[in-house]
Amino acid sequence: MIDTLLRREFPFASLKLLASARSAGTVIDVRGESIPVLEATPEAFEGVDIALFSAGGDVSLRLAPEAVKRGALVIDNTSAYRMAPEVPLVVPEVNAHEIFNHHGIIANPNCSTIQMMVALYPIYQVYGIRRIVVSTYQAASGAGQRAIEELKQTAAAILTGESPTASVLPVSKLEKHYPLAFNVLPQIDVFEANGYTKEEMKMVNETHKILADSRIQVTPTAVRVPVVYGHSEAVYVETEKPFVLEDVKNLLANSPGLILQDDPANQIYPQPLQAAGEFPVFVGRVRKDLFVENGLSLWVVADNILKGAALNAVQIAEIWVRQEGVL
Ligand SMILES: O=C(O)CCCc1cccc(C(=O)O)c1C(=O)O
Repeated sequence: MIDTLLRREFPFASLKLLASARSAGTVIDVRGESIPVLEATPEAFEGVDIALFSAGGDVSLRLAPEAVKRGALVIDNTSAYRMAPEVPLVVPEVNAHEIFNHHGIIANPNCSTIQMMVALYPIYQVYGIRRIVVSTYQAASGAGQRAIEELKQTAAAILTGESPTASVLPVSKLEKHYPLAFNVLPQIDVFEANGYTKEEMKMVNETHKILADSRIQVTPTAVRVPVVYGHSEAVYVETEKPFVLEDVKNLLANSPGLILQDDPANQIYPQPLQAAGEFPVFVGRVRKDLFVENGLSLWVVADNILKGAALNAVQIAEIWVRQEGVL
């Protein structure tokens, strides 16, 4: 979040770093200034204009109202408020207008939903979308620093002929753990009664809210893969209207927040290793379905920590600040 604020040259007059009591007292260097990390208490939000939350849903539920009460705009990166009717759920390239309907809190969508919306919104606008079938290939970083370390540790173990031991992935609070190295895990977050995981249901519900269209049929399969940064998605859509493939490629190449990387003859297509650290969403492998008239497949890759979280939140703040006349 701090790195993204600096890369975007966000015009903050001062930066206040808040965390749990356990982290309070550490100092972070920001542009040569040593900024102390303070404990996140209700009083800590006095004088704060924009509060970027990314400390888990419980903290957002407890402290976001306290920040709003003290005059802050809260941009919350957790799922705590995403489906609340009065809270805008915003992907700037899709529904930036919703920012101005906030009542103190604006919610940042789930990383996998964000990148899919950036790629599909242009198609939705021109051709309409009846159905989405998506398989995700999600990086370990989406599950936190301990998951990254476990990926590396299980890879090292296997490469040295030892048996890998896992204690974090796929879900740290559940009892069964499996090595991610040289493996894929078809579970991200806990399972719901309908057999879908919470991560998969986020993609269904958040797509409906962001596009304000609950008619779209969304069938996700969310998978953890042995990648550190960058989520990839194999997306199949059925459009309402017929399309010419070249027109779709030109549309994607000229849409906000997207870069088309689609040149199979030269083996050009998005890859997480190349997308990591970058702001855009990358799309490629755009092809017409071989059997279904209005079927279209595409491959979508983005840095899950940047566009999937920090960048999307900072972009929301930029739009709000611009409207407030500061930018
Ligand atoms: O695992 C991934 O690749 C993405 C999961 C991101 C995430 C992790 C823990 C809690 C929440 C949450 O806020 O519910 C979220 C979220 O939906 O943003």
